[in-house]
Amino acid sequence: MSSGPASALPAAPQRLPRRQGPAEGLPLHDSALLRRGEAEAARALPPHALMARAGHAVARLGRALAPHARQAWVLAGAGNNGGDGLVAARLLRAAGLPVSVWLAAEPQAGDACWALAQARAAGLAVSAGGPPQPPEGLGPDDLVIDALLGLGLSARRPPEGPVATALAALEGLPAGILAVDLPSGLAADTGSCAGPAVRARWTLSLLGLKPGLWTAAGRDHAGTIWHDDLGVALPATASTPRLLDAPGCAGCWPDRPHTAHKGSQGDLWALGGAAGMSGAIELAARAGLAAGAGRVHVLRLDPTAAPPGHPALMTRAPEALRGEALARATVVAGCGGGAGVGAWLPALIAGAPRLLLDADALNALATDPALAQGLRTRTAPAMLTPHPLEAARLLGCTTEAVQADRLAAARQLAQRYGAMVVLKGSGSVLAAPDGRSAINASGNAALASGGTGDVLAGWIGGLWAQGLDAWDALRLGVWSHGAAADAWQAARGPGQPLDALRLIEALQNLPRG
Ligand SMILES: NC(=O)C1=CN([C@@H]2O[C@H](COP(=O)(O)OP(=O)(O)OC[C@H]3O[C@@H](n4cnc5c(N)ncnc54)[C@H](O)[C@@H]3O)[C@@H](O)[C@H]2O)[C@@H](O)CC1
Ligand SMILES: Nc1ncnc2c1ncn2[C@@H]1O[C@H](COP(=O)(O)OP(=O)(O)O)[C@@H](O)[C@H]1O
Ligand SMILES: [K+]
Repeated sequence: MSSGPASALPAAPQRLPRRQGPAEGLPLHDSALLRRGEAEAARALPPHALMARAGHAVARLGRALAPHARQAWVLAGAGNNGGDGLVAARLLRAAGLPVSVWLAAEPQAGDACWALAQARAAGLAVSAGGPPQPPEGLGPDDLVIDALLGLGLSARRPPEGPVATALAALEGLPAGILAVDLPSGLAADTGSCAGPAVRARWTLSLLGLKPGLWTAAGRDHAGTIWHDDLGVALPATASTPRLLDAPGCAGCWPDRPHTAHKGSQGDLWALGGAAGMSGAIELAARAGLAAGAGRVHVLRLDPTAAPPGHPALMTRAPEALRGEALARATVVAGCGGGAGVGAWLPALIAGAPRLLLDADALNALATDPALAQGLRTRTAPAMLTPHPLEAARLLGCTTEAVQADRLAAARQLAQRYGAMVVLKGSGSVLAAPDGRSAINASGNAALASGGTGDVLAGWIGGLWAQGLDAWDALRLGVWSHGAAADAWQAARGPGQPLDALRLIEALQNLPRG
């Protein structure tokens, strides 16, 4: 027998210790809190210090983003947003960049007066009030700074006067626009625009991040979002909305120990698929399987439909979901459910330990007060995944009202129905009855195709079935659904739609961890 060194056996893979719970995500601050934070910080600092910091931050970022700029054009309003722009203009000029400044009107008070006086004292030519004319030769490498309106945009009042003229002048410029604090015309708290608003290539959010940058029209107007806290720590509580992004979700993926078996990874039951709509529930079921649920059952409301196209899916009659099966089930109900799905909901609301209602189940909920009452009195967690029209039906208002304040609408739904909510669309908003809320940073318009919402419902259900906490399953499901679309877009370039089946593939390809 050989006495040589024993050859090493392949080491058993070591299980990494379970990561700590997920980070909460960056806080998103509303304008009232930002104003309080700003006032408190200003009291503790020398005069004009915050505006000086803001102007420095803008100038530094502008230089970094447009390193080949031969000139900069700064458009400033009469408030403190304009003041930040004036400080940046002075600093960029001092750094050797030719700068032209257009001012909407002379500031009347406060830090902005100081910034204007400093700019003029430094020899900066500031034209006030005339028509905004882009400087001659402004080219694609040059820098435009939008400092017209920030937090001071009066709610629901469209930009008017010289500011509105300047917004028109900013349209179609060849140079990239860096928005100071917010793209002018975008509402900080909601991401809605009452009128025209700047489409920036970059936005530097000052002090805190604003919810409106991430949802509704925010993403289309803000471009790439940067943040400088100006050295001020703003308070955040359990009810401060959070940004839902990769670091916040990394610790949420379900465990899959070596000893896992189909019985340990959860049973998902997908109810829906009325006549002509069997595809919707199959998409949800396939997504649940892709998420890793141990067993996935399809309960189709149309008994005559052809069997599902995926051999791992088990077809059952809706009556099969009762007793012990129901007591263990994670149920996703409503995808393609038609009007008939409502009849099955009382039993599910009463008996399913984990219940997600989507699509026609939400429409049934909106019209049947008894279902709503059942949901409110239920103690086990439930989830609702409405798109804006379904949310409007649930709230008894218009889609426009929902979209005008998506965060408020999601929170109201969570309170009214005692359920966790995802209000879908650009910057999906999550809300829980206990006051937690979040805005999803992932996802893109490739998802604007039929069936991607069915995939979301099944994907969340499949994750939840594996034993995740409800809020974590919701957060991880929404974020990863968007991240898969982002990965798809990164590989193919913008503008390509992503159909629901390929979305499931993209979700399977998404690295977990
Ligand atoms: N004071 C400071 O030290 C700091 C100020 N900051 C900046 O200050 C901004 C907030 O400043 P303000 O409160 O002065 O507000 P803004 O400068 O955002 O807006 C106020 C100005 O806009 C005009 N305006 C409002 N609605 C309009 C409309 N619909 N059409 C046309 N004009 C309209 C007002 O008449 C006023 O002149 C923040 O966004 C941020 O950029 C931050 O940088 C933090 C530090
Ligand atoms: N422009 C967009 N940006 C980000 N996500 C989007 C966008 N458009 C659609 N989505 C996402 O795609 C899904 C569409 O869901 P839904 O409207 O219910 O579609 P369907 O009912 O056809 O399945 C949601 O998750 C939504 O958030
Ligand atoms: K601005």
